[in-house]
Amino acid sequence: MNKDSRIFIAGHRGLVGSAIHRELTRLGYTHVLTRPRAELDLLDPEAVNEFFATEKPEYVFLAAAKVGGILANNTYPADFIRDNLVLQTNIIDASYRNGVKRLLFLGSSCIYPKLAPQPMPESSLLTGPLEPTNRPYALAKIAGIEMCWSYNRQYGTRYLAAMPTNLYGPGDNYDLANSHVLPALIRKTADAIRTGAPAVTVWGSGTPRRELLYSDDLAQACVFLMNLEDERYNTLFTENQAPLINIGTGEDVTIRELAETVAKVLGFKGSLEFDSSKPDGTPRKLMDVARLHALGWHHTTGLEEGIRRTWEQVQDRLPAAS
Ligand SMILES: NC(=O)C1=CN([C@@H]2O[C@H](COP(=O)(O)OP(=O)(O)OC[C@H]3O[C@@H](n4cnc5c(N)ncnc54)[C@H](OP(=O)(O)O)[C@@H]3O)[C@@H](O)[C@H]2O)C=CC1
Ligand SMILES: C[C@H]1O[C@H](OP(=O)(O)OP(=O)(O)OC[C@H]2O[C@@H](n3cnc4c(=O)[nH]c(N)nc43)[C@H](O)[C@@H]2O)[C@@H](O)[C@@H](O)C1=O
Repeated sequence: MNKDSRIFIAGHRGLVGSAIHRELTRLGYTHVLTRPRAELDLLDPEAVNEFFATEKPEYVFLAAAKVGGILANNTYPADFIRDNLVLQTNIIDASYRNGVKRLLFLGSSCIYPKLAPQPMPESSLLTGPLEPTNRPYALAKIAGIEMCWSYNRQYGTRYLAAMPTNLYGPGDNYDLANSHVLPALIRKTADAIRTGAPAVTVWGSGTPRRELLYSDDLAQACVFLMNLEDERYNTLFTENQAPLINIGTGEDVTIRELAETVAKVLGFKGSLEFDSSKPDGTPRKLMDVARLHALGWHHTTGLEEGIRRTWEQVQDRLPAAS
């Protein structure tokens, strides 16, 4: 990308999109295109086509999606499969029709089978059954990967699908019912401190393992991939392999360890309780990040440091404890 390239961030108000926006601004990109949902509903194919035809973006970060934690996915499966299929189809197709040079489609580590080998290489895609709590969302994401691959094969595009591990950061969703585990634990722990509650309730058994990446690190990886020179970028597109790359740290922790780390950073001295009525989900989903490392990108923010930075930025903005 040149500093004056026309770059569209779909989903620029979200956790990932806002981090990509910050990173592009920090690096001095001057022509970043954004539209709030009220002005451009990405579920509307005609509106999306018109936007692309008018603005002619050259590069697209597809960071808009229907996103949520384990309970949201399990409660609203129809919304998750429908909205994601429609939204990503609209953007990928409009990108092709309007000559977008590079598109980065963001998927998720939940595309891999529930019992994939650990760490999970890109080649484990479609090698086994998916985790039921997020199967509709995962299938929409798998369809997005296949769509990038199909357009590349049929139309000669070079659209890449990046699969981030679980993410967190300051622009996250802190709603207790619909959020992912880390923002939920930060809010619950903050609430316990404010109200003097003796314990924080953690969903499930605490034994599942998760790998967590700070949103600013992910944004750096996305911009790094978008900016790869042709010679290295083209190595990601071979006839027999989906155009897929994992983004993560290569390190994971148990949910119990995660809750303990949040307690340490926030200074909570009470105990943890485990609510076995809530689902555990996938037992483990550690990314194999060898492909990304071979290209030269590594994460820089450790888990404790990332939680500390997140906490510093959100502590005054969390809703009052109920
Ligand atoms: N968060 C995580 O842990 C992970 C996320 N990912 C992937 O990263 C990507 C971004 O996720 P994340 O930033 O966390 O999600 P967020 O929910 O924080 O952001 C999603 C963005 O998409 C926008 N959006 C959704 N639907 C529409 C629509 N119909 N029209 C216009 N805009 C819309 C939202 O707009 P609005 O602000 O108006 O709601 C929001 O800005 C997704 O593809 C997700 O699958 C992958 C792995 C883990
Ligand atoms: C990114 C990824 O995110 C989702 O998958 P997930 O990793 O299973 O989601 P999660 O972050 O919500 O939970 C991780 C683990 O943590 C436990 N857990 C404890 N206490 C809380 C808690 O308070 N809230 C939540 N949400 N989880 C909790 C929870 O029970 C589970 O064992 C997918 O839907 C899919 O959309 C996807 O791609």
